[in-house]
Amino acid sequence: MPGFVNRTEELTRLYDLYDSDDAELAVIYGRRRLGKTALVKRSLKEYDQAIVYQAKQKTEALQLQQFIETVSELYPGIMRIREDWEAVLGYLADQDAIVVLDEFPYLVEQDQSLPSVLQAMFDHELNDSTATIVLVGSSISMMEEAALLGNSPLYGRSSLNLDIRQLPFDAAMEFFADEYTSEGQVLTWGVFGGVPYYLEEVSPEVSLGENVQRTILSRHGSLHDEPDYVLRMELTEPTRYFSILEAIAGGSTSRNEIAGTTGIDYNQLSKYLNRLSRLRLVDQHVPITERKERTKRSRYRIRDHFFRFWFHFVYGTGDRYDELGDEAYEVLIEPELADFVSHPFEELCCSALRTLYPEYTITDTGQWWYGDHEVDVVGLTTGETLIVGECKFQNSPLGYGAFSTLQDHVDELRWTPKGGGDRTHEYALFSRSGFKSSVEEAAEERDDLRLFTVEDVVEALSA
Ligand SMILES: Nc1ncnc2c1ncn2[C@@H]1O[C@H](COP(=O)(O)OP(=O)(O)OP(=O)(O)O)[C@@H](O)[C@H]1O
Repeated sequence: MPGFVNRTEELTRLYDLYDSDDAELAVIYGRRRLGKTALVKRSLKEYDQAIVYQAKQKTEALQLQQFIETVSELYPGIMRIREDWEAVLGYLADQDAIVVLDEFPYLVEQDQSLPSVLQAMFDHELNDSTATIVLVGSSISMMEEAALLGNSPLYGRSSLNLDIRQLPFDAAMEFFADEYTSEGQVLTWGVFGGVPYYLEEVSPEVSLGENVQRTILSRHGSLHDEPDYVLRMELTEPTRYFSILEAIAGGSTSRNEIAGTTGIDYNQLSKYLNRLSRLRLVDQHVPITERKERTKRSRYRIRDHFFRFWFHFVYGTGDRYDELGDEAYEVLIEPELADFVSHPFEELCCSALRTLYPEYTITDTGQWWYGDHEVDVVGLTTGETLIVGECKFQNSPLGYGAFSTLQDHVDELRWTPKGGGDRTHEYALFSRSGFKSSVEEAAEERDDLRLFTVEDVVEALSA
């Protein structure tokens, strides 16, 4: 295990609150397993006046009793104040304590007035306090209801709202960088993504196949039911959401396609997609040249690679994997994996673009598509150059044909440089399995064509 990685910005922002001369409220939220508790604990390493209370699903009386027990080691005076949350939190505010209420939604479930109690404290009572109260929660819906949305009592009271996201590729790879080749890192990223707990479940000593088999495919695997659990925690009627995610993972990415595959009425789809988007489970993408416009050409994607893998390969398969036993990975997953990972690989190539082309100021990176035309990697620059690339995560080397195809697609792409001059191109080919001599020779002759391997991309992302 790598020890604690990344989250530098989040830590700095928390330190600012702890050190502030005013009373402060922070809200930390994000799906389970993303590392909220680890972040808070890390942030408090140097703050010995802090209380971290991990709420459980118990009655209010028991929660309060356990909270008081936790607090009493540091603040024995709390034993005299036992009546309710208002009195107890008020006492700690007077002591200028740092108080973390982890799994805050469990407390609100038992005492729905708690957000209002905190609101009243922050509005009227904490003028002389330098306390910090940190509310942490995994249920995004409940955190929104209790603290984040306009109609919640705590709306506007917090000076910091931290929406915890997955780790980026370079940080995630710290979990096994020494053990895996660049290719192994991209494949593992494409399956397990950037959630710290999922990455911890990967054993770098064994192959990706064994990891997938043991943690995901096996009925007893630690991640076998994870997405199911997360969705049921957030949604009371999850069936339609499951169908939508399954459709997107299966390649139906436009609204029309999703409606067709799921049988959900096109006009009702927005409601579900918006909810999935608020839960950070899907993203809406538009062609890079149309970001500022209203476009009908948007596509939906599952944000978390592990969820995408699960909905593509595991959801709805019943006992199929059990029947195949240890061969399930080899028979059902491996033949499709390169194709499946090509999409995360495209995203990584986009992210690497600024490092690979340091001579340009790149303002935006993304993809472009129109009808049958598609460009996997596009970098818009401040000058006259458009950077365009084709990515292939396949087992055979790329030849000249890939370059010709890229040029054909790029001919259809409408983009005019800001200054209005003639546009020029930088062509990039990204390949998992190297290049044929035909395209290598072309790259030697031309100044505007560069060839990148998986190693180049991974190195750029680690720079
Ligand atoms: N930045 C990090 N670097 C290394 N490991 C991490 C990091 N963040 C979290 N982890 C590890 O990932 C696992 C999950 O983290 P943690 O329990 O903090 O997540 P959480 O968001 O609080 O989840 P839950 O809501 O389920 O309690 C833990 O074992 C933790 O040690």
